[in-house]
Amino acid sequence: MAVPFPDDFLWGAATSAYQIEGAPLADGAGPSIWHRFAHTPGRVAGNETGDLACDHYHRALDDVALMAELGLDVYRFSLAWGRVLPEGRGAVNRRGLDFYARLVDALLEHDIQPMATLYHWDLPVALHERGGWLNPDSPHWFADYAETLFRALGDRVPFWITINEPWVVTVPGYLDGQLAPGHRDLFEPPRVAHHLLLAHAEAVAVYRTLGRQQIGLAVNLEPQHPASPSPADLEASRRRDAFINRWFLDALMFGRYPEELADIFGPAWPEFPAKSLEQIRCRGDFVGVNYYSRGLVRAAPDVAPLGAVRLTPSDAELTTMGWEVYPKGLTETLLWLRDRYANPPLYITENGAAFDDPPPRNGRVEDPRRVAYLRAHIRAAAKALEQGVDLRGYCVWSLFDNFEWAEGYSKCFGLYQVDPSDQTRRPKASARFYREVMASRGAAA
Ligand SMILES: N#[N+]C[C@@H]1[C@@H](O)[C@H](O)[C@@H](O)[C@@H]2O[C@H]12
Repeated sequence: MAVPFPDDFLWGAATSAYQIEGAPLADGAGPSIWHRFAHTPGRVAGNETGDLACDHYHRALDDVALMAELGLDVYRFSLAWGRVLPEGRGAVNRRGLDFYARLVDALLEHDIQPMATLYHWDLPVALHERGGWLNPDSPHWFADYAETLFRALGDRVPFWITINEPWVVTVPGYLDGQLAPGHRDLFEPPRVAHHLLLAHAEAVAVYRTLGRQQIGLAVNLEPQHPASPSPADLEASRRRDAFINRWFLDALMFGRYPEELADIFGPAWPEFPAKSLEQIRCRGDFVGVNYYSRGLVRAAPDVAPLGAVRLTPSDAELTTMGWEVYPKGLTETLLWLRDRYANPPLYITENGAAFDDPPPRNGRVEDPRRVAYLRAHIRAAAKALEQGVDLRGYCVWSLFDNFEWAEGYSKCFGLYQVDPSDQTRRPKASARFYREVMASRGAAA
């Protein structure tokens, strides 16, 4: 492939604490809402939990050596809030903080740049019991936690992501109840979202006084396409675009929410004070883009609150998550960000696919569909770069097969298969492919 990727383009892979670390209560760590949620019968497929996951908490240094052998430029991971602050506030747990310091130092020793996500969904239970993200103090709790990490690791971590996918924290967490904390309430999501945005802005403000590197927000984005040219489907597609793609970014970039949200939430949509909207207005240094697929939208007036449903195309290739393989949507998303928000610096902080991989044969795991998915999406990113998008990096989701939230371990996104019997990491064909892509600075895609 003709290579538009600049030499300083960062190739990486991504994980998150609860999905790979295991040992959620080790060394003084406080429980998170995901520890509680996974241990609540019926919440996770097969009642699986992150108690062991990929045992990364005990294997981190070996895993960093594996990342170096793979050839990563950057490694995106998350910090478990409850490891560092077991009560979510107050006393620091040195052993928890030391785990992350060792991880960061090992990455740097292997010339891998750390990209640290402060919050990847695992709120300390102690804070949830104070109302969690519904509590107006939650932005201050988060900013204090962020400051603790900035002071401890800010000299060594060049990239910070405040919150991973605030939309997923808000909607599956508080509207439809699929993810922790499993609430189902129309009135809670708007307040949770507002507090998450205030939390991001407060953490960025603290970082500006302490740090000199890069800080941003990672958002899940998916282009919305009407299932037909009918006015109803066009309107439903526009509503879903506001609900998923513009809710958080318009607030950050413009200091205002999309007007569709007041229609969608109706009486559940509060009047937000202008002052707090101005506080939220905060571009940050980059936008992290988590892209997986597109939405094909049909109007569904009886489906509250959106009045829209996402269709699964009958003639499309699907991942085991039921998502359409749609690489063109990545180019479309990146160009949309360029045009709507004045070409902000972007990192693709997650892109990948779940497929049912075969067991290893002669120590090798063949995953040709994931190789094809990654190649197509890297090429789609290249198309956006060639059109002037300020894209600076790409992280595969994920380094390892891991705990896929409410799906448990049944959905495998990894470049490496993890043997549950002994935690052996086995590279898949996609790991070998991605190593070539990185070594060739994109040309092998
Ligand atoms: N589902 N799925 C895969 C992946 C999930 O494992 C990540 O934790 C999230 O940030 C985002 O949803 C994407």
